[in-house]
Amino acid sequence: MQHLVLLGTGGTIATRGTALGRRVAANATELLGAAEAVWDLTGIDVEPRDLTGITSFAAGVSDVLALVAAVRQAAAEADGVVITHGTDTLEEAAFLLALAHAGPQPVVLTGAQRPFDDPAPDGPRNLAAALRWAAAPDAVGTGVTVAFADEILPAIGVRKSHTLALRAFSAPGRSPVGRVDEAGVRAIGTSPHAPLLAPGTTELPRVDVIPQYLGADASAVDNAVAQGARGVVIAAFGSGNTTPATTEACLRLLEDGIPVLITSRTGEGAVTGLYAGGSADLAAAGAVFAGDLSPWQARLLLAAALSTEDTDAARLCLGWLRDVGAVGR
Ligand SMILES: NC(=O)C[C@H](N)C(=O)O
Repeated sequence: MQHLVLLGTGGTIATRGTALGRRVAANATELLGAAEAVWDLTGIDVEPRDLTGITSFAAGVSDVLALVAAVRQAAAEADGVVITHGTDTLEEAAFLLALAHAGPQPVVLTGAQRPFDDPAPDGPRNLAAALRWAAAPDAVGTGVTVAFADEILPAIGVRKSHTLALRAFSAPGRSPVGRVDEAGVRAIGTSPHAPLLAPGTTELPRVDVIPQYLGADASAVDNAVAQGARGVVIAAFGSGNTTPATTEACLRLLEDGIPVLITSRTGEGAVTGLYAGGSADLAAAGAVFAGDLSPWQARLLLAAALSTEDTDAARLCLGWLRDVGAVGR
């Protein structure tokens, strides 16, 4: 008998409609009951535990760090951990968990696009798949994954890529780690692994994401630092370019020893320093090109690196990106 801990945090999977909009109104035991009605979960002993009951757009970094601590404790007591979570920030929660989790126990996040009281909900099937994956021998050692719409996706690189469709998540450029459906549980890929976050971390330094758009000036970069950001992530154009004003502002930051990570606003593909006046200048000045990580995951990587005792956060990020195969060696 496999023993799993199910941690309920809220999200659409646990909401019911009200006159004022959807609200979280189902606990982990109710979610488990609905999942058991979809697939036979005989042989899996699930212990439901309620953590927060919030929609994930209302969560802060400290909420996710509390989830990291709860998962650490649950993983020490069980063969695997399943988390129900809102989808809006699920990719960030999954990423922070991946930065923290080092053990062999599968840690699987899931959620839903439709509420608990929908006449055709997707949550019960997603949760049933997450539980089956977490209990499967093939899942041991796969780290943190996301179970959604019959796919098991790696936490590192996963993105919410559709607003309302049932297949809400994708990991562009990466293959699924597994599939769970009527044909059974199949492991088909790997999930990179490289813990970085120190146990017991309860807060992270401020890192801001700066978007690029036609004619963006330097004010967002300058303001981020003025507000206390210890590093910035640029959601750059295309393969990593920035407006001349943003490039200059980033070069000033790098000269002052403030780390700058470059990502792309496109949603898919890796960034690199190709263009004079843009990405090539940033690369020459020491900006870290964060492979194919989304701006949101790169922000958490830099914040986690800045929270360690290592004083060279940029080098730490680059090493981590190489270890997980997001950046070439
Ligand atoms: N589908 C969802 O779960 C979206 C919801 N707003 C949340 O993130 O909590």
